[in-house]
Amino acid sequence: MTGGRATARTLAGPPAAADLLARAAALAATLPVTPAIAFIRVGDDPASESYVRGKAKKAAELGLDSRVHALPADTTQADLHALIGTLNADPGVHGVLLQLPLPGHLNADAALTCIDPRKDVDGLHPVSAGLLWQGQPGLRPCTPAGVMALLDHYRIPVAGQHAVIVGRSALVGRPLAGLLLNADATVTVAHRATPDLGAVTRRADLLIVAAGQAHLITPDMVRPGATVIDVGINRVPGQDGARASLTGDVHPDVAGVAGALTPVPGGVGPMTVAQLMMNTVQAAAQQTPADRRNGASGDVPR
Ligand SMILES: Nc1nc2c(c(=O)[nH]1)N[C@@H](CN(C=O)c1ccc(C(=O)N[C@@H](CCC(=O)O)C(=O)O)cc1)CN2
Repeated sequence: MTGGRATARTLAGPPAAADLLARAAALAATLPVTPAIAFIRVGDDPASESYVRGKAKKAAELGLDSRVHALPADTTQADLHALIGTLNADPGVHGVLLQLPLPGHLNADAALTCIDPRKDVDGLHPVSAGLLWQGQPGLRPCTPAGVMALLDHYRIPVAGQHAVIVGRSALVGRPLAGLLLNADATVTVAHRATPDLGAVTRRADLLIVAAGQAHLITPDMVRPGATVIDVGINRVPGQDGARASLTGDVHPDVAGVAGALTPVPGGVGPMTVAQLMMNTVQAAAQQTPADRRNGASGDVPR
């Protein structure tokens, strides 16, 4: 209970991620090849190091092959493009992932555009974005697709619901709008510069927050009973020597108003990694001739 009021149902990420990973493993078992992903990380950002380590560990647990290419912070744009070109040409690599953010002197959009769209397991290539917005099958960005898988796991209805997204990034907000539209939701995209943000968020049946601002969403901004998905991961420095902790974009007191709420950590984060595994297996399936797949279509989602 929070403040004596009812507490929202917790939509925990790990059980939904386990479900998605089991489906990825089942699809991988139909393939004559071991799906392989190449990670590219530039510089020494500790969070990026930790995320890539976590993704490579999950790939190994699932029996996928992975390689990490850790490039120095002063890598040039040309060197980065050359590595991507080498991985594009390697038939033993099914997925190429460029960990973000890149050091400031590098152009991430230009580098992402160099990735072969068939190997774009992060779903961030303009071709993948175009397919999503045309409602055509394709590889989808991992966090938004992971949110959809989480909603599906917990049988949260999407069709006919008013979904409000707070955040308009290419990584989360924009592709999530496309996925929700394709799933027949009515979608509003707001952001931190939206005037009277609370008036918009209070209209949501489904409120998804990816704004990158700790505790932006307070209880008064949520319609009672709404489902709230918190995509924010904000590091809060520890006080009096305590370790830093993670907190979301949604204030914890929202649990007293919402019908269902994802925790941070332990909500959407694990879905991002699980979806990447599924995307890698789907990319490998798509790169395998149909007559060599053991019954699976290898279809990527709409
Ligand atoms: N190329 C990409 N770069 C980045 C992406 C991405 O999807 N593709 N997303 C984020 C970081 N990210 C994956 O890369 C990521 C973030 C968080 C988690 C996660 O599992 N978080 C845990 C907490 C982990 C912790 O203790 O630090 C949780 O929320 O429970 C996984 C992946 C930016 N860059």
